[in-house]
Amino acid sequence: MQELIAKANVLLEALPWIKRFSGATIVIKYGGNAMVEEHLKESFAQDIILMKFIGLNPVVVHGGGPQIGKLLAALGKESHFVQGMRVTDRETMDVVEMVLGGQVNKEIVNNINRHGGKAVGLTGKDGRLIIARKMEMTQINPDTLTPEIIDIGHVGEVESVNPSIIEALEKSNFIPVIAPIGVGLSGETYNINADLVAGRIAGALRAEKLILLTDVEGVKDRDGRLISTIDIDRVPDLINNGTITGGMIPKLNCCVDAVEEGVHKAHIIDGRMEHACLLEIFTDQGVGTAVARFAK
Ligand SMILES: Nc1ncnc2c1ncn2[C@@H]1O[C@H](COP(=O)(O)OP(=O)(O)O)[C@@H](O)[C@H]1O
Ligand SMILES: CC(=O)N[C@@H](CCC(=O)OP(=O)(O)O)C(=O)O
Repeated sequence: MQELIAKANVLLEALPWIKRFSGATIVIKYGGNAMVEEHLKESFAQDIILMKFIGLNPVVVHGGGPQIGKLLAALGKESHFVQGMRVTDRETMDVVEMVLGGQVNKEIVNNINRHGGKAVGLTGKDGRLIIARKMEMTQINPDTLTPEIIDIGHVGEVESVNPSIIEALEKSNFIPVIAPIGVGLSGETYNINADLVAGRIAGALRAEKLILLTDVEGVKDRDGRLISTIDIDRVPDLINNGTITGGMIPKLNCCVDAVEEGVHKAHIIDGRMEHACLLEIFTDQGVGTAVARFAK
């Protein structure tokens, strides 16, 4: 009996959040471990479907860096990164497009559909969803100690997002699953970091939430303790004082950009935990780190 009441209480705890987020768009960046381990793939697909059935509009943007690296290695090509971006020559671009737009995208679509959802896969080329331009990258020359522009190939940054295709899919109750490939104004193909795409898509859709799944509990302080909330004004300090480093820097910057574009809250949460998305959205305490403009 007590067990049954506890189950009812779980549903009741979710009720205010279900009401609050009914009709809201939630953009989820799906990557890391959650995309590799079989049981986590299942729990992710179930979370997305549950969100859809109770009236939210989930939009999935996925990564696939490790999967790209694996195929490149099988083809005898090494992966090189500059400031977290994959150096992308013509041949690498072909592999990136095949892996992200083909293999990874279709696997996620298939997983969601197998569990009873209606997912549709897109790249930024479909409906000209993501217009991109070549990313300008500068690096300090170790000999002259001056900044110089370096060429990292077909790596893009988002110029603009045309969300009409997503809105059309949402109206027909489809769940969009987006691969981070952009198209230039003359039809060139660009490889874009998936966090950057998720942030800009969330901004363009004025999403209620942007959720970035990663391989740590959230953002940690210098003593390794989880920071549960970060005001966007604090982010530059956390970067400058070395609290946030490596792959967490672009993640937090993209949360800041999304919030500045009108996203209510961005969350960095642990993709290694089953049902992390549901726990973030439908429980009072949430999980991971929330990034927003908090009232002072
Ligand atoms: N302050 C911090 N808190 C948590 N993680 C941090 C922090 N600073 C740097 N990191 C690193 O950022 C990593 C997450 O970024 P990244 O590896 O690019 O993730 P993903 O592959 O999920 O996109 C963490 O695994 C951690 O090593
Ligand atoms: C330019 C650039 O680096 N693009 C990424 C795109 C995939 C990605 O972002 O995947 P994760 O989220 O799994 O890292 C890449 O080629 O790996």
